[in-house]
Amino acid sequence: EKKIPKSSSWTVEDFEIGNLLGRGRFGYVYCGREKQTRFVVALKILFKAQLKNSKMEQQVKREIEIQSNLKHPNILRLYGFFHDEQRIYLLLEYAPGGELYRRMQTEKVLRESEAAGYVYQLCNALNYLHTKRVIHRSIIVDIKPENILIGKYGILKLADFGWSAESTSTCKRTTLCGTLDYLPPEMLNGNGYDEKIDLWCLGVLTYEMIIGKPPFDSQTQHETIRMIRSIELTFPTGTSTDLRDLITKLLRRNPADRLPLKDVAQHVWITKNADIAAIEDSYVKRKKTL
Ligand SMILES: Cc1nn(C)cc1-c1nc2c(-c3cnn(Cc4ccccc4)c3)c(Cl)cnc2[nH]1
Repeated sequence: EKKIPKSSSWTVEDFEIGNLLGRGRFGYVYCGREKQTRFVVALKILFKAQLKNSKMEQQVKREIEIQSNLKHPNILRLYGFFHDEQRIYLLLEYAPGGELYRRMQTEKVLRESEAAGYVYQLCNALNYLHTKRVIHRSIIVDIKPENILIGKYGILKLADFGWSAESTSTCKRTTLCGTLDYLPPEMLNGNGYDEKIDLWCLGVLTYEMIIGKPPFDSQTQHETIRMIRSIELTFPTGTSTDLRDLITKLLRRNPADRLPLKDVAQHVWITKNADIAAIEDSYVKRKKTL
């Protein structure tokens, strides 16, 4: 694909609008194609009116500024944006594989090779963000299946819609917007938190991808909160010892005790199950197409 040309004077006329990919509280995401270069994008359309009366403009501006500076194969690119009277249009990278959460819904459980590949790529994305966070000191990314897309060649894309508080995608999971499943203890206790919450969320996601439900899943929010606080962690029989070891080392109450990112990427469950060479190769392949 050719690079999408930089232009601050985009208008919606420059794009052919394809099918609706998803909807959120503040807007919609369509598949779109820039007419000149035929470059395919995901066109996210936010309505100014809705942003206005929910005081989200500032947050959207800040997130656009941060996200347009993030350039990493495992982070969904924001190529640019433009606006008209009523709407803001974000030109986002199109991920042909769709949402990880939907894949988990249809597949119920993922094979260890696929899940380990995603965890390895998330470590790369988070490592990159942690260096960037040093600059922005505020990118708290919430890792959950709703914020992860699957790109070309099966490359994982952290899309972090969190800022647009697209609660609808989380609401897809349960009536009560089951976002509690990914909350770490320190956020429940109102203590301060830092990027080590990502390690907790990585543990919850890894568990859910392989076992098919989050570790502290229960009938009521109250019960989920109790299980998170007491870290009541049980594994179905047949869960590999390597996987139990990794998850137990991530779901630690004290953030300082959680396995650091570089040790996660080198953990035996990852090195034994993820095809790291293929992932590194897909980075190279992707770089060539840019
Ligand atoms: C869905 C879907 N199915 N297939 C085959 C591909 C996709 C796909 N979706 C995307 C999407 C995409 C879509 N919805 N969402 C969630 C959302 C919707 C509205 C506001 C905020 C967040 C993201 C993107 Cl950004 C970028 N690329 C995408 N690709």
